[in-house]
Amino acid sequence: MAKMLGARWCPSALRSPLQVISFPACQLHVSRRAKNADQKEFENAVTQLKLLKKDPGNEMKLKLYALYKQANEGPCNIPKPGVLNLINKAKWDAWNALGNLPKETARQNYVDLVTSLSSSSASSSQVKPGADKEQQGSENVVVTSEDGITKIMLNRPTKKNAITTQMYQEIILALKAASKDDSTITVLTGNGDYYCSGNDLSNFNTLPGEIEEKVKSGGILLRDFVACFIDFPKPLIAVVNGPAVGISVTILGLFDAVYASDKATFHTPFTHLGQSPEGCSSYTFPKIMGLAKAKEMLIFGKKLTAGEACAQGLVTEVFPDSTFQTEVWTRLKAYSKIPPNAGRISKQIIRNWEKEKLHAVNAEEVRVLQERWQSEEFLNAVMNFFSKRAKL
Ligand SMILES: CCCCCCCCCCC/C=C/C(=O)SCCNC(=O)CCNC(=O)[C@H](O)C(C)(C)COP(=O)(O)OP(=O)(O)OC[C@H]1O[C@@H](n2cnc3c(N)ncnc32)[C@H](O)[C@@H]1OP(=O)(O)O
Repeated sequence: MAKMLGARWCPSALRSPLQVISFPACQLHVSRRAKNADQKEFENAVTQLKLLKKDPGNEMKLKLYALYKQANEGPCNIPKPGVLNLINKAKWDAWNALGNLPKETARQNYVDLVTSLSSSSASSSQVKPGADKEQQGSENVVVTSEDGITKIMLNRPTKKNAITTQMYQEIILALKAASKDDSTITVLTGNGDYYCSGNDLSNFNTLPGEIEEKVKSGGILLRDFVACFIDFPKPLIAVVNGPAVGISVTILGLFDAVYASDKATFHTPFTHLGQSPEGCSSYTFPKIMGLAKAKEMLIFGKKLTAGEACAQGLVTEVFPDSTFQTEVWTRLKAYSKIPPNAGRISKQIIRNWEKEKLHAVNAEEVRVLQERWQSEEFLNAVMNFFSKRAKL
């Protein structure tokens, strides 16, 4: 976790670009405690924060940043950053939201918050008895492997399994490991009510550097992520347990089977986000569902039900949600009994006819997206998404 935070994370580090993954409303409940924390307690809290084992998340980081500034400098006293300066604008919003909160109250709230974070971090660091020894991956990408099936599960349900830059890297690693392990098939699924809500729209801020560097590294990350699905050597199956958005939909054209709950929907809102198709969908979707239907999804953002997606060939089979997990996993356990080499070789002979083409499509889609990420349309769409939520 320290790696994700770079240097030890502490409020003073917030004066350097804060790696913010979300732009939450910073509604604070002013502490009702009569006593106000003295300076010593406040300084101890700052020290305590540096020792946190678990990253408190960006919503909490913004709150702590705002309280730290209010406690030291009082009401927000700096000019509002420009609309494209997303990170510093989020920090300014958080501090400014505190209004005229007295310094002493801000100091007490800060101490209370750090105390609660430290106690929850201490409890969560204990090894939970009976933790599944099979699990690898990370908190947000849980990998388990048994009965000839390697399951990669997106596990960020509070954010509808939106994929962070770190999760892209973890999925790449999980696929690389699965390609070499002793499983016969690999499954990608989601935990919670969503399969995946696509790219985390605040990823643009977690990538380091100025806009040119973000665009470059984002393009490399996307290209490598999609390439993993193009090159994956074993039968790859999507178990779509709920709504799927964006990149989690477009890469489905690279899977060998897609099983969906009838609760699932399939949405690719690229143009609404000022973006363009990725995941090789500009090539696979017309092949799978015909030009007209592909354009309805990729240009006009038409959301498909599971039944429509099945009728259009994107989904292999739809199951009633009530029996979805039981039926699908019974099926997958049967599939995992096929002779592994025959399964792998059969998958590859089908994929190899188009592999070169798919890599060329991936490269061109990334090139176009890198231009889109520098457009006003994209930046405004991302700002709109988060400012709508900030008012909630
Ligand atoms: C850009 C350069 C980065 C480079 C990184 C490399 C890879 C780049 C790949 C680029 C190509 C990919 C394109 C896409 O995937 S485009 C599609 C992106 N996804 C979306 O537009 C969906 C956005 N989310 C929503 O519309 C709604 O959240 C949704 C309909 C999914 C659910 O709505 P609902 O009202 O049920 O729930 P909430 O909106 O309240 O969501 C709950 C919390 O989850 C957060 N959330 C959900 N989705 C995302 C997301 N995609 N990104 C970030 N956060 C997301 C939401 O904000 C809520 O959080 P809070 O409770 O904190 O407000």
